[in-house]
Order: sequence, then C-alpha cells, then structure tokens
Amino acid sequence: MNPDILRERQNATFDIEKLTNILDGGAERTNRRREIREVLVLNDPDFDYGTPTSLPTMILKLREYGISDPVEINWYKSMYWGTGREALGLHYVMFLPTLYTQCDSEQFNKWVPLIIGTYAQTEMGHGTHLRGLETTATFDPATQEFVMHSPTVTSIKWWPGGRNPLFLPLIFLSIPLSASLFDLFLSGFALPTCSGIVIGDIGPKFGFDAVDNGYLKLEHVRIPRENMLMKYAQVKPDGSYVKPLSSKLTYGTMVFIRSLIVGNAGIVLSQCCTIAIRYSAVRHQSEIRAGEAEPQILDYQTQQHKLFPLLATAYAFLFAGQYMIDTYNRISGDINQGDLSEMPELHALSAGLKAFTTWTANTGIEVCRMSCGGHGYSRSSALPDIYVEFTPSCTYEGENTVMMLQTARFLMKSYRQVQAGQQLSGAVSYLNKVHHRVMAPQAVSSQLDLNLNTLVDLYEIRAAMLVELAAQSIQQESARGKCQEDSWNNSTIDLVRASDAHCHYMVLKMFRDKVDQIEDPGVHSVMSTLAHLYAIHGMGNFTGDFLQAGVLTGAQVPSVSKCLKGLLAEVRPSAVLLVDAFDHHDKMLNSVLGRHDGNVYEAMFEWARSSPLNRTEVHESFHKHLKPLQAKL
Ligand SMILES: CCCCCCCCCCCCCCCCC/C=C/C(=O)SCCNC(=O)CCNC(=O)[C@H](O)C(C)(C)COP(=O)(O)OP(=O)(O)OC[C@H]1O[C@@H](n2cnc3c(N)ncnc32)[C@H](O)[C@@H]1OP(=O)(O)O
Ligand SMILES: Cc1cc2nc3c(=O)[nH]c(=O)nc-3n(C[C@H](O)[C@H](O)[C@H](O)COP(=O)(O)OP(=O)(O)OC[C@H]3O[C@@H](n4cnc5c(N)ncnc54)[C@H](O)[C@@H]3O)c2cc1C
Repeated sequence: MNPDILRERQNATFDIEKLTNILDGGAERTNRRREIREVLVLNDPDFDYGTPTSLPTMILKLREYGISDPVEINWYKSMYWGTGREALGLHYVMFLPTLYTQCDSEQFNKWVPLIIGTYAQTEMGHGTHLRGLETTATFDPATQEFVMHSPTVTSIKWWPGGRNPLFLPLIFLSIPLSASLFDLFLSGFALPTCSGIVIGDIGPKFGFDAVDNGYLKLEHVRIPRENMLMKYAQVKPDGSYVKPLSSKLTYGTMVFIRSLIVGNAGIVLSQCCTIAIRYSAVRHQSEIRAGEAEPQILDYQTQQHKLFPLLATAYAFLFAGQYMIDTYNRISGDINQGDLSEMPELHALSAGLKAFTTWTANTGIEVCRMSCGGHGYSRSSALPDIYVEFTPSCTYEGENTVMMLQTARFLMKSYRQVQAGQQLSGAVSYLNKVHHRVMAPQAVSSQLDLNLNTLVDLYEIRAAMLVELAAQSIQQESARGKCQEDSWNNSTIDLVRASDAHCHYMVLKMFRDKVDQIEDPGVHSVMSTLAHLYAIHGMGNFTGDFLQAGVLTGAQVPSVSKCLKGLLAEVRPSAVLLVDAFDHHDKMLNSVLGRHDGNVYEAMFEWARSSPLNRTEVHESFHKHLKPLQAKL
C-alpha cells in the first residue's frame, strides 16, 4: 500500500462502514451490493471482465439470479462493465420499464419474460418536441392492424440504442402519441420479419461506442392492433379510441429514467472524486516551503478548492437520488391507482433535478480530470472515458435547457396560484411566503450565520426571489403588448435561472434533511461539514443572487470566502476516507490513478507496457513505411 494513502487512512474521525451503509440505504443493501459484486460477478468463473462476449452471459445470469430491481441491475452491470455504458442499458432502463408501465396484463405476460428491445421515439427532425413527431400509425379495421409509416426524411427514427438486427422489438412512439410495441425482428441474426423496413447505424459518435444507435425508416409496415401498449389508451377492434386519463402517461418512462439519472449523476461524480482525491494524496509536486520535500498536491488550497466542493456535491446528489427514487416510487404508485394529482410535481422535480445534476456533474468530471494533470488525460485514469460516456446525459432523456423550462412552467403556475390566494403544498410551498417574506439581510454583523437551517432558508429566499423576477419579466413583456408565448420566450433566461435556483435549494434541503437523520456522531459531524461546504461554495458562486435577495450584505461577502477556506481545511484530513466510503471496487473503477492501494506509478508503467503498441520492440509501421522511405532519401 502506498505510504501516503496508508497515512491518510489513519486517525479516522468517523465510521466509514456506517457512511457506506447510509449511501446504500442500510447495512443490508451494502451486504447485498457486495454479494452481487463479490459472489455473483468477481467470483463467477464465467465472468470475462467487460468483454462483449460476456454480454449474453450477463443477461442470462441476471435472469438466473432473478435480479430485476433497477439499482441492483446497475450494481451488477457496473461490475461487469465498469464505468462504461453497454449495449443493453437501454433495454433495462427504458424498454422493460415501458412494458412494465404501459402494457395491459395480457401484453405483460405475453412479452415481458421473452424479449430484448429498444426505445425508438426520437426522429431525425424531432427529439425534444414530441408533439412534432411525424411517424404515423394508421389503424386498418379490415385487417385489425396498424400501418406504421415514415412519411418524410425527418420522420426517420434516429438514435434508438441497440437498434441492430440482433435486437428484437422496439417501443415506438407515433402519432397519435401512443406507444406501440412494434415487433420488427426475430431474435438472433434474423432479417426483418417484413418488408418496408430500412434500418442501419447512425455512424460514429462522440462516445457511447458500446451502444449501436441506429436509424429506422418504415414504409407502410403493418403490425397487429394488439401491439399497441394498451394499459392507458386503447384502440378497439372497431377503430374507436379510448383516451388515457392523461396524455402525459405515455411520457412515463422518461420520468422514470430522469429520476434514475439524478442518482446516477451522484454515482459518476463519486467515481471521479475517488480517482482524483486518491491520486492527489499520492502525487507529490513542486514545493510549498523552499528546501522542503515536494508536498502531496492535496495540500494545495487550490487543489482542495477544485475537489472538495465536488466531493460534497457527490454526496448531495447521491442523497438527492435516493429522495428522487423514493418520490418517483410513491407517486407512480398513486398514478397506478388512478390518482394523477402529483404527476405534475413529479414531472417538474424529475425534469429539473435531471438537468441540474447532470450539468453540474458533467462539469465536475472535467475538473477532476484536469486536477490530475497529464495523467488525468491518459485513458489509464478512466476519467476521459467516464466523461465521454456521461456527457450525453445533458442531452438525452430530455435536453437540459428544455427540462429546466418544464420545471419553470410548474414554478410559474405555482406562483400564479399564490397570487390568486391559494395555499401551496409540497416542494414549492416556500412560494406561499414570497409576498410576505421580509427579505431582510441577516444580522448586520459581517459574520455569516453558519447554521445549516439558516443556510437552507437563504437558498429558499434566493429561489423565491428568482421565481418572482421571472414571473415579473413575463408580466412586463405582456405589459409591452407581447403575446403570452413571446412573453414566455423573452423571459426564458430568467426562467432557467429560477429553475436552477429552485433545484439548488431542493438539493441542499435534501442534504440537510439527510444529515439530520444521521445518528452516529462522527458520521453526522463530517456530513454536516460537507453540507456546509456545499452551501457556502454555492453562495460563493452565486453571491450576486444572495445580495440581490437581500439576505447577504456587502460586508458579509468576505466572510463567505473565509468560511469556505476554513471548511476546505476541515475536510482535508477526511478526504480519502470520504471517497473510501463510496466503496468503488478497483475492478469497476478501472483507474490506475484511483487504485485503493495508491500504487499509481507501478500500475501506470504496467498499463503502458501492456499497450498493443508495445508488443514489439520496434513497431511494424517502421518496417512497413519508414524504412522504405529512408531507403529512398
Ligand atoms: C440511485 C439510483 C441509481 C440507479 C442507477 C440505475 C441506472 C442509471 C441509468 C442512468 C442513465 C442510463 C442512460 C441510458 C441511455 C439513455 C438513452 C437515451 C434515450 C432517450 O433519449 S429516449 C428519448 C428522450 N426524449 C425526451 O425526453 C423528449 C423530451 N421532450 C418531452 O418530454 C416533451 O416534448 C416536453 C415535456 C418537452 C413537452 O411536451 P408537450 O409539448 O407535450 O408538453 P407541453 O410543454 O406543451 O406541456 C403540456 C403540459 O404537459 C405537462 N407535461 C409534459 N411532460 C410531462 C410528463 N412527462 N409528465 C407529466 N406532465 C408532463 C407539462 O408540465 C404541461 O403541464 P401544464 O399543467 O399545462 O403546465
Ligand atoms: C447518446 C444518445 C443516446 C440516445 N438514445 C436515444 C434512444 O435510445 N431513443 C430515443 O428515442 N432517443 C435517443 N436519443 C435522442 C435524444 O433523446 C435527443 O437527442 C434529445 O431528446 C434532444 O432532442 P434533439 O436532439 O432533437 O435536440 P433539440 O431539441 O433539437 O436541441 C437543440 C437545441 O435546441 C434547444 N431547444 C429545443 N427546444 C427548445 C425550447 N422549447 N426552448 C428552448 N430551447 C429549445 C435545446 O435547448 C438545444 O440547445 C439519444 C441521444 C443521445 C445523444
């Protein structure tokens, strides 16, 4: 074990295992996660780490072990595939959940155990604007079939993941928006089951290489009426259409995956913090005091300023992910019983948090990479691969700006309800006070009140102010004679800012609520420090908002920076222990820099020597290209 990393693990002030249990949702969940990792994967003789040939093995093993919980599937898959995406991700997180939520009982029993599929909603011309989708599904009562057709080049289905002849049916969204299970291919290498299908791969991408995103053009292809997913909407044999309780029920799968993405952003950020902080504990560079040994780069304040707020953010997002999944499960249970009353709030929360967490994590991954210097740019660090695999999450499952505007739509509606004298409940209840709150700054003293509850209040006031400013912008545009739509569009910068502040407040509130539940004094103390760091770092980034909200005075601004520096120093002794608590196995992290034993340099040399480029003393290209050239010179 590297001596630096060994020293970092001495004198722990908190019980790491207890913190790991909290992250997993209890000791039993930690035990289950490790059982899946150690017994079902690492000790499985069939386990051929992360090679494509192991994909069928993985599927059959998941079925053999009866693993169906999305989190457990993710635990299993992440051990198999490390930090990358793999071809079946979409099957598990979109195709199956759509069948679970949109099939009637007969369809469920018919299809769920048997098939692997994808989710073909996006078209070349439309990904965001679902009401603009052009693919048609025309019912033919004479044959009891739907005729599926791509009328224009822009209606070609574009992006479905896993869209190669290997794969089976796909969930298909078409006009009128209904989800029809469209059985295109038999399993295995069979060709299309019917003519009129043009299919292929959309070509090289920024990354996501394990997933073959394809295109699909349909020319009057017929599928049985029964292939329309009929839990919520039906087309009867006589062609009559039974409308769903809400047209937005068809969007349910996207709400589900957005809810998962929130926790996943926390997981990915925790992986990167593990890599960067462990590496920063063993990397020595330059000097602080002349003549002394080169310090660990983790002792540079700037390095702490880069990494420790991200460490706090990783914990914040993991807790937000737990809250999001619990909220999704509760409200989707109610929806299943026909109670749609909280569907708008679930949509607004999942859309906003998905955008907020992925934007922040996306930036954070790059900060972690750059904090590792040149070695961070090496694939051996795993950080470039993590970035390339994660960054599309700001686009897929709802492009982030559009998602923030969906949350803004809910905030504006809530604000108008308060103006009309209604009393709000739930996540936006803080808006009830927006007119009565005295936006008085804290005590005039230049000292900040560091009570976590006070900090949550300040974020709440900031959010309320920005919601009100966005609403006022819309009102001012209307007063200038703009129509409602133009008033909205001319206020979208303010609207996104308000949604971002709302999500920031929600995440800090969830972090505070989680800290309040922690009974172990040592764990409570270190988590409280991280929650403070998360809040103060945010105040430093958005000082203008807090000044504008009147909850921070100019005299207090220096205190923010002073407080931040103090918190960085407070986190320093626990930094390595805090990433150890994430409990990422070396095999899954697949990072030379993030090794648990900290033996980076030896491992890096071995990694480089194993490169195919080093298989021979002199690369064959010399003999093939350079030597003949030299002969002619
Ligand atoms: C800790 C747990 C960790 C576990 C980890 C487990 C695994 C983690 C996996 C992580 C990631 C894996 C990734 C896998 C690969 C992903 C591959 C990508 C796939 C895709 O991208 S699929 C396609 C995704 N596409 C979209 O998301 C489309 C986005 N567009 C839309 O959703 C809609 O067009 C819209 C919302 C933008 C607009 O819709 P519409 O025009 O119909 O609505 P309006 O804006 O006019 O609003 C009308 C009212 O409808 C309400 N509304 C809208 N949407 C919803 C909804 N979904 N639910 C409820 N209500 C909705 C609006 O709020 C409006 O209501 P109002 O009352 O009138 O205001
Ligand atoms: C790696 C990857 C995998 C994918 N896998 C799948 C899949 O399996 N199945 C599937 O169906 N789809 C998939 N997609 C497609 C994905 O869902 C869409 O790309 C996504 O929904 C964004 O839509 P778009 O590409 O049309 O972008 P656009 O909506 O065209 O976005 C372009 C710009 O327009 C802006 N914009 C759009 N509308 C508004 C608005 N109302 N207000 C303000 N600004 C706006 C956006 O903010 C953005 O800046 C995948 C995409 C990627 C990158």
